[in-house]
Amino acid sequence: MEQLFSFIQNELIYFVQAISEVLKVDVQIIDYQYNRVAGTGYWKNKINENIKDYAYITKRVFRTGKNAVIENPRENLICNNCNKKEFCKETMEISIPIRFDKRIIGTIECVCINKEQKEHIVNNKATYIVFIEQMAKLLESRVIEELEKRKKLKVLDLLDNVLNKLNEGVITIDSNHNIVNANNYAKRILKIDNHSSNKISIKETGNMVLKLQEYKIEYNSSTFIVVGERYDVNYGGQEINEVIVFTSKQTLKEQFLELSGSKHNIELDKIVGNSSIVKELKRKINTVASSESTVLITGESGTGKELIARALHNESNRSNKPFVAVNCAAIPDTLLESELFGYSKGAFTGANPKGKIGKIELADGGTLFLDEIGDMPLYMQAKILRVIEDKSIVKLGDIQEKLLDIRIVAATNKNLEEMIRENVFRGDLYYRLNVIPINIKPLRERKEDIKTLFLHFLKKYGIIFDKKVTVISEEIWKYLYTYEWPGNIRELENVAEYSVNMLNSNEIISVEHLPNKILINKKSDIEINTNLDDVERQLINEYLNIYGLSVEGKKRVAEKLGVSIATLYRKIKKYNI
Ligand SMILES: Nc1ncnc2c1ncn2[C@@H]1O[C@H](COP(=O)(O)OP(=O)(O)OP(=O)(O)O)[C@@H](O)[C@H]1O
Repeated sequence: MEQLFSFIQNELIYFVQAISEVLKVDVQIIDYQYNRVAGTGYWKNKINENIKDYAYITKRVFRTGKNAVIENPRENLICNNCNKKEFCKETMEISIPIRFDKRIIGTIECVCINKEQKEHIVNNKATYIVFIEQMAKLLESRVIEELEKRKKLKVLDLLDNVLNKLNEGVITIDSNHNIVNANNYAKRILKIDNHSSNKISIKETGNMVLKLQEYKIEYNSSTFIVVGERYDVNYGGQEINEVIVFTSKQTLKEQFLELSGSKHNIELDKIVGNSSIVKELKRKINTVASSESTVLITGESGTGKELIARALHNESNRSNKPFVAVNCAAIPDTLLESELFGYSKGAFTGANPKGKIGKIELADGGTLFLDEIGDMPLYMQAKILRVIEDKSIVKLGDIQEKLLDIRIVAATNKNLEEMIRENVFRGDLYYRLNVIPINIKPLRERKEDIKTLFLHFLKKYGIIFDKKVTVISEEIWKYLYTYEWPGNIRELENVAEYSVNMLNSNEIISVEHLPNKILINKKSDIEINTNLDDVERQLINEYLNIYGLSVEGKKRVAEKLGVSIATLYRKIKKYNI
């Protein structure tokens, strides 16, 4: 049984004092383990003393569950065995059980130590017994109340723990827009600490992302765009007015892509593009997918090297085995070896005592994708070469060799041949990797793919951001075609995502939805002549092509050029446009 009285021990003193005031005798409360948990007068300084050895009256109450009223202590049979009997000065004692949940959890005991006290009690015996019984009931309700409170606190504590483990932010806010509570995720995202202010502003942006509302949160002079749901929880009080549950847009997007399997189940049809280059690429993947030979994929950043590596795996007969990707540039040199090779139990100080399986071993039966291989330190290049040659590994701190069945696909955006000349990449490893070379051309060399890819990404982000893209204004293509796309397909994807974000309800993607860098690029495309008039004419022409010849279009052009509409008309006339 729990120490029920310990929860309310501070209050018990008021109980015993109140009873003592009324009855004019000393009062104590004994718990079911015979500890004195409260007392007045003589017992005031003997709290927490255990009285089991001489608590004969208390024992009887616990045994029978009935009140004990002893008017003749020492002579009463109950006192026969008490070793304090000889020194006992008590003239009367009343012991009343305190119940809880059909059990007796303690007693309230009143003791008279002289004739006057006894007389006073005896004269009012019936009334006082009822009074003490009522006090015992009151104590019972207090214990129940306290236990309920504790139960609720435990549940709240549990909920708090759960909230802190969530991968979503949860913030409760009062009616004055102050944060009342924020879980760990919210604290991390919004950088809330004990010193920052509590004021927060949360406004809907009007955008929807995967059917969730987008919000602009302003907190501590920073702005955050998040996605989530807001609940009104005002039950009349001021303390908590609303709860917002949110996640970052990026996380939500990643979860969506994860769920839709768009990262993992990359098959040939997920490689978008209808240029002859892409068609040839797909043909090659098909041919070499099930070969055991090592593949080296080269191409600028964002051209789709990882996508191709995944497609190679998924089209191969290893597709139901793991595809393990290691980004050699993202792992610090000092950790790369243990990440790749793993280590045995107690291999080095600080290592996980259970040992660790390395990425190479994890890929057993499947494909090991070594991304950014050009960033692998020289000493590791030697070790990887051995893995390719021997098809086996030895864990750090181990001597046992383990044979593995892995296919290695590596990728880089670096010029490895040049690195060999500079002695920063091993020639022997290069030739081992480059058995099947796959080079992916940059987007600017296969502009035919821009349209298909852009439409593909508009559709993808249309679903994510819950926006319908039904029309695409023709004029945007020339901007997309003239841009150089240094970030390749990744950059094109970002532009598509930006455009869908910028889209309002009219469902038409047009030039104004493109990011500035694309528009500026087109502007600089205008051939600069030494004749200023020519430049001006070309610029006006260019903008009129973009915004159209309507009055509205001309207004936009004037706005863009920073001139009045009258000046624009004058110039159109002057240049005979
Ligand atoms: N042909 C394609 N069809 C559809 N999506 C593509 C295509 N090529 C690339 N992508 C997408 O472009 C993005 C970048 O591709 P990926 O990460 O494979 O490029 P990478 O060359 O490995 O880049 P990095 O060198 O920076 O690692 C990914 O989101 C990928 O899905």
